[in-house]
Amino acid sequence: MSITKVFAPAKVNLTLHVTGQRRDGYHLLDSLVVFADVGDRITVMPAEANRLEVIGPRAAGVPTDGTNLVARAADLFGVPVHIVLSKHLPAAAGIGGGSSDAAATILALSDLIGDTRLPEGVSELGADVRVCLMRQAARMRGIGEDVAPCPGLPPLFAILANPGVDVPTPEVFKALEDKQNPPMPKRIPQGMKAGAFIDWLATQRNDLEAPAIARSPVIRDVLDALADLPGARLARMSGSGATCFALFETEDAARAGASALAQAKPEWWVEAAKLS
Ligand SMILES: C[C@@](CO)(OP(=O)(O)O)[C@H](O)COP(=O)(O)OP(=O)(O)OC[C@H]1O[C@@H](n2ccc(N)nc2=O)[C@H](O)[C@@H]1O
Ligand SMILES: Nc1ncnc2c1ncn2[C@@H]1O[C@H](COP(=O)(O)OP(=O)(O)O)[C@@H](O)[C@H]1O
Repeated sequence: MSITKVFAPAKVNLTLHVTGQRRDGYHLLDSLVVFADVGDRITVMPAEANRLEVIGPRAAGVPTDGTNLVARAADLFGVPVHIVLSKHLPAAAGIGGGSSDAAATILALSDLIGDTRLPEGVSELGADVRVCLMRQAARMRGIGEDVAPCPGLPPLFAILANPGVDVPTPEVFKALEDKQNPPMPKRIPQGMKAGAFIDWLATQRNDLEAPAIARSPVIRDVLDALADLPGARLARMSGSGATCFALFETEDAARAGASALAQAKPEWWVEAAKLS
């Protein structure tokens, strides 16, 4: 066994339609999910006993004990490992940091032990872990367990912005008044250029945006600031927030907007990213 390094990309919900609620309280979703070229990094090494180190610019406040999703994912394999988690994504931010870290850990351990079969218990790590294991554009339905690749989308240039407020996912779902909303159309358009695809995305929704803004009004400020940037074609929240994204037709426009926003709001986390 040797050292394995895996990138854990930010997950972005380009759309998030809440279409119902199960008896156990979990919500039914219809979401178009893509992944960014910004994310956390996981390094896994064989060890005598389990050890987890959390480092990096966004490590503060992230659990370092057995509750970290990285530790919980590693536990599914029953093999002692030393894991270094380098946090670059804000936590509790609607971009699946913990879920993507868990998925990356599963991929790293599968590689280390040379067995690509998924261990039992993956779904219990969180609703988003399945889609994060795919690491490519996907349509996610059910409560997150029904994931299908969604090929043919154009690469999108984006800014991700987070104002630094933690938004606990259960609170936002609870605050959603109408749980029965229309799904996306049966077919998601394929083969479109970025501009036309963004126009289509604008006709879709994130149903959690309103309840998240009601709880944390600063999210409205983030959406307004993103929408005001030159060349921004669409501003929307990801997941249950508070991270929001703006989409641009060119990489240059996204990069210029990210620099301007980072300068105007130094207390926010702001990153230019390519989504695919
Ligand atoms: C909303 C989404 C959209 O992608 O993203 P995030 O905002 O977390 O990034 C996900 O569905 C979140 O996935 P994840 O964060 O893994 O959720 P879990 O840990 O399984 O669940 C946290 C809590 O969210 C609520 N929950 C989650 C998923 C779902 N389909 N219905 C729910 O009602 C439940 O209250 C649950 O107890
Ligand atoms: N590896 C991890 N990275 C970030 N948060 C984690 C991790 N493991 C467990 N957590 C806990 O999970 C909670 C949700 O974090 P995260 O998965 O980043 O948010 P979200 O579900 O909004 O995308 C955090 O408040 C944190 O306490």
